[in-house]
Amino acid sequence: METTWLNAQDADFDAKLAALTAWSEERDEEVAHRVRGILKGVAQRGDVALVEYTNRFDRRDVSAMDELVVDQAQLQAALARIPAEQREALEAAADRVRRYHEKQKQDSWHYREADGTLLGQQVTPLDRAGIYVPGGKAAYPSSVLMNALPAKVAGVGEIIMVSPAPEGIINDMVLAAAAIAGVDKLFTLGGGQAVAALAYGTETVPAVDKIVGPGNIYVAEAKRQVFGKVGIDMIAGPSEILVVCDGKTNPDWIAMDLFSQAEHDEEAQAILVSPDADFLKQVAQSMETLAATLERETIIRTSMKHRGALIQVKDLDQAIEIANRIASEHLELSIDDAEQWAKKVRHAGAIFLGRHTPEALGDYCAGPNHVLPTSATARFSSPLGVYDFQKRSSLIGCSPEGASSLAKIASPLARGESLTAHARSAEYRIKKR
Ligand SMILES: NC(=O)c1ccc[n+]([C@@H]2O[C@H](COP(=O)([O-])OP(=O)(O)OC[C@H]3O[C@@H](n4cnc5c(N)ncnc54)[C@H](O)[C@@H]3O)[C@@H](O)[C@H]2O)c1
Ligand SMILES: N[C@H](CO)Cc1c[nH]c[nH+]1
Ligand SMILES: [Zn+2]
Repeated sequence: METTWLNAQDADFDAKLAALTAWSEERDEEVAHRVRGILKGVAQRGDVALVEYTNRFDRRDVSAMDELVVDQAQLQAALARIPAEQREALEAAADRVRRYHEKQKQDSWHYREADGTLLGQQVTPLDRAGIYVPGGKAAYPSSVLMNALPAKVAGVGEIIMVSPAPEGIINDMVLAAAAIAGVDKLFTLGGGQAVAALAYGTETVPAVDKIVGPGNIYVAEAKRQVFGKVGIDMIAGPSEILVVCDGKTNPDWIAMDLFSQAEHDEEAQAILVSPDADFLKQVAQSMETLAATLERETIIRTSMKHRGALIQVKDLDQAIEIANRIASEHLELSIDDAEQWAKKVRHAGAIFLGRHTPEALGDYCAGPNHVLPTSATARFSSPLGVYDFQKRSSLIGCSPEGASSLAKIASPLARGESLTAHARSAEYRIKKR
């Protein structure tokens, strides 16, 4: 299988690795321009523009917005219609994801100072959240759960879901997952127009406070452009996996773990790092044999050719150093003592510990969220979680004594800034002897 072979000992390794993993710098101006036009169209013409763009980009033939609304009865019907095995799997996954996210819930807190002054933080859920579930090239029921359940756990007032239905087809499991997760409203909208509808609101689609969820380049660019009008979770790029293996895992397992991300997208990135040169060759052999057994072979081959790599390193310490540099969305540690090695990982969206933890289990049902920072943004951002749907307000409640003593600190600071009204407002509270 065509892919890039690198050796970390080579003089030009750093430059080659940087070129291979550079994605975030490439912002397509043509896409940005097109998305700007779509956002403006929806902001100015509302539902009419949504119908127009949906017909054009999702190859549909609808004449009014009500044809893009999926009501609760349709969600319940899909839930009743899907095979029992699918329903049970969705429910089991939902239970696990819900249970994991319950742990993330932040509570309000406060403390009182000796003079009676109260200081604290009040945590509140968002009133209304918009979740984008991708649906252009594949359907993602698992992404419905991963986006909606943390919002539900946070106590969000209303969850509005958008997901495209190319040629009018929407997957039953997506609808069933929306029913299980408790989505309040669903519109078959995708791309920049869906993001615009959530950000600005239209006659039919309510404006939300924050938009979360992954999507293609149009979705990512639209989220970037509406940020500020609404909150967003992150700007997600194509899926990534980095596997660090000591050479002792079955090479077929590792080849398939790499493919599990490569099959998402031609632009997805799958990289294997190992100190064992022979093992890298065995995995390459497994990849060649196994690719031919997969429906998405062409996507996998394209992804491995353009963005994949097999990297030989000196030892596992160097492997982890490279993993920290790449800051991958998913990092599999297919090695002995994975828990110990994980302590050295500083940057990764999710860390999969040991040979029996393929990334695919995290995608569907382990419990943690599968919406993760990509393109090295794990250096500064975190998985989607309950905290994305909660916000914090500071609480300050001064007792008369507390106000008097704080005013004595505030007054000279305010006068130092030449803000006399601030100073005098504080000074009114100073107790006269
Ligand atoms: N990070 C995660 O958790 C996660 C989960 C699932 C999927 N993904 C990723 O999300 C992405 C999904 O992409 P997708 O394309 O399948 O679905 P998508 O729903 O993100 O995008 C489809 C929409 O793109 C718009 N579009 C397509 N071509 C256009 C054009 N030429 N001009 C304007 N708009 C256009 C259309 O409106 C269409 O509805 C993939 O990269 C996949 O790997 C990520
Ligand atoms: N691996 C994707 C996130 O990068 C999530 C997903 C959904 N379905 C399968 N996988
Ligand atoms: Zn996946």
